[in-house]
Amino acid sequence: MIDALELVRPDDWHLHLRDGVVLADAVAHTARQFARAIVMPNLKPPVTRVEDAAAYRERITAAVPPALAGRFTPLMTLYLTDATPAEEVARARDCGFVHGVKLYPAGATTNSQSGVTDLSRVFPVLEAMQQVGLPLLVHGEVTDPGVDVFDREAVFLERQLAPLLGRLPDLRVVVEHITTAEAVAFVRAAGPRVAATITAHHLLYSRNAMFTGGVCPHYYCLPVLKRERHREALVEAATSGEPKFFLGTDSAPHPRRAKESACGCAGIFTAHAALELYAEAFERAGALDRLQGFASEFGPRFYDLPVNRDKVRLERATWEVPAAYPFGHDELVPLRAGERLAWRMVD
Ligand SMILES: NC(=O)N[C@@H](CC(=O)O)C(=O)O
Ligand SMILES: [Zn+2]
Ligand SMILES: [Zn+2]
Repeated sequence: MIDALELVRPDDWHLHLRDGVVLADAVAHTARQFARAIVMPNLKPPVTRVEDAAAYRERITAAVPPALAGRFTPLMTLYLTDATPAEEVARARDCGFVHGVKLYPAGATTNSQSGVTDLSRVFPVLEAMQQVGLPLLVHGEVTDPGVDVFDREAVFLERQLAPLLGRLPDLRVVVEHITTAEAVAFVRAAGPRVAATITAHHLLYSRNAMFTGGVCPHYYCLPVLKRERHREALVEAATSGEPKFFLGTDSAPHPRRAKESACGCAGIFTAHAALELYAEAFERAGALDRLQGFASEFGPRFYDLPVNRDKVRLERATWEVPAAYPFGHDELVPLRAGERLAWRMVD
């Protein structure tokens, strides 16, 4: 049995940090574990322009705890809307700190109201992205209310992404937070410019978790957890050693009262123990030796960035996750609140 694990410091290729009074509370967790993170732009209002991303980046950097200052780099993204001008793509490429443009189908998830209503409306932007090599980061779910919520990812890939890649075969695409066997197969069959991120919670849980002993809002996220066979397909992909699949926590903090509500919002917070949770999933699959590729090497390779130089250390040591963490004027219930974890990252 392995008792300690040293990894090249990983990066988180899909993260929500929010803004305002909660920003410092959110970023502290991620800056402790990761060197860089692709920061999602679904703020209110969304980060649609390079200037917005520059200002948000400054606020994030200023919110990093002093002890970790300079060690954490936010990698910024723009929120694609029907009104995004194609010229924004060149500005994004030239600024050097924007690493992707995020597609939220309008209404698909948290703060996606300003998202894209029809892919045909953003075609010129996507063409420009293909031209300059700026990745498109996709929340891959259709919003058609006639499509079952558990099928929305598979239907999106078939009806929207496949035709898009047919028209723009050189577009670089990250299918974010994949949740199904269909998505694994889609990404594998696509060309080398198509990759996917996988969350820790989708590796660890099936949809049963949402309903064990009652309705459990802290297991609700989008795309929603799926059946066990999909979880198994995700574990197989993540531990396969294929560079198309890499780490993206989709850690998505919400105040406790927004989660524990008659209409609880979507998002699972995992940044407090991201590496511990991934280590657990990889260990269960007998693939701890594949964790470094997934967590630290394949993401930088896709995004054309250098692999980090320092290391992190995980030890087999049980610790209890707090019942809640501070979150501005409210609090945040983390995944595994009050439960024990088998791995611990050493600071
Ligand atoms: N994943 C989620 O359930 N929620 C995310 C949005 C997203 O990543 O789709 C959020 O911003 O809260
Ligand atoms: Zn999403
Ligand atoms: Zn997300």
